[in-house]
Amino acid sequence: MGAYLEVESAVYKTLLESTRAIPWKIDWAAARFAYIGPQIEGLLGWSQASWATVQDWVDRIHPDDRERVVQFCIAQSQAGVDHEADYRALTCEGDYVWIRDVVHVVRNEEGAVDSLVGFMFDISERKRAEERMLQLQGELTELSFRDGLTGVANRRRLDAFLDAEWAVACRERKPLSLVLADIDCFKQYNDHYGHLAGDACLRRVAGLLDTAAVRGLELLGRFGGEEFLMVLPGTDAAGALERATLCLARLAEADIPHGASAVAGTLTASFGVATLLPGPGDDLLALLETVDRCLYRAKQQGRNQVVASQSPLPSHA
Ligand SMILES: Nc1nc2c(ncn2[C@@H]2O[C@H](COP(=O)(O)OP(=O)(O)OP(=O)(O)O)[C@@H](O)[C@H]2O)c(=O)[nH]1
Repeated sequence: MGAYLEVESAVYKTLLESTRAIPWKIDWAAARFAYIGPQIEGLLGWSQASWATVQDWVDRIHPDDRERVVQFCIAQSQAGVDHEADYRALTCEGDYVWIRDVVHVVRNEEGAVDSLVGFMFDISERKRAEERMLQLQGELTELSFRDGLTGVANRRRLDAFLDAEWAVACRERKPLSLVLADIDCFKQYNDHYGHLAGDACLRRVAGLLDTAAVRGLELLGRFGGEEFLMVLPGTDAAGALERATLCLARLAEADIPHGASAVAGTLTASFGVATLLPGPGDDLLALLETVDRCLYRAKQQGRNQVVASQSPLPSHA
């Protein structure tokens, strides 16, 4: 019988030590490793003999994972609950490998914790795939908020940003300003230079407005075809007017030829500006309508100018 058991345990040992999972056993009272599979050396580089105490395990957990993992494993073990934990384990070369430790709590006849037995799995490959997936998801989210042609925020992002900033303005009693820019005679630009040149022109104007006028937590987005909206949270009417006037000047400085414009020999744009310190009964739609009306007036009055609500009309001729 003794010989039989010996053979049997040799078989189990061979089996355990030939798996990719690394078996281990911890004596709970002594807080010492009773056993760890020799595969550990292949994975982390530390010799089998170097895994003596629970502290050796703790010391080889990434500092950012250590407290979470150790507290969790101790609490689960004390409660007698089987558990698993993912963490980064230190290799003898100073790198980290993602490990999943699957732990079974063994109790003695009195029901107290006697030992912990478990397997360590190398899950680096899975973690890399997860991280890549998260990164791709982030990139996808980012792309879903970007206008494909110009690279600035798209309408969806603008709408979400507007809603959020409107809520902040209402709550904190802060002004919210909008600047709506529309390229002048853009149909003629397309007709004259071709649609692809029109696309390139839109990209250039978007970049120009973005660098000229958008700061900090503000946002420039493509509102429609050749219309761009600048959302300026916390900016008052004077500040918004100044910003639109700056855009007008930068566009003039850019000196982009427009051989078919009815306004000038170079590309120009018209700007509507509106500001509101939201009070009870105000709504965002009314602010958008106001800025749209101002833009319409700028077009009506000859284009290449800024029209702000309830402010003098700075003419740019
Ligand atoms: N190339 C290009 N053109 C676009 C794009 N989106 C809209 N447009 C063009 O923008 C032009 C807008 O024309 P209109 O609305 O008549 O405006 P406009 O010619 O600029 O006239 P005003 O705004 O009154 O000065 C149309 O010819 C559209 O085809 C785009 O993504 N690329």
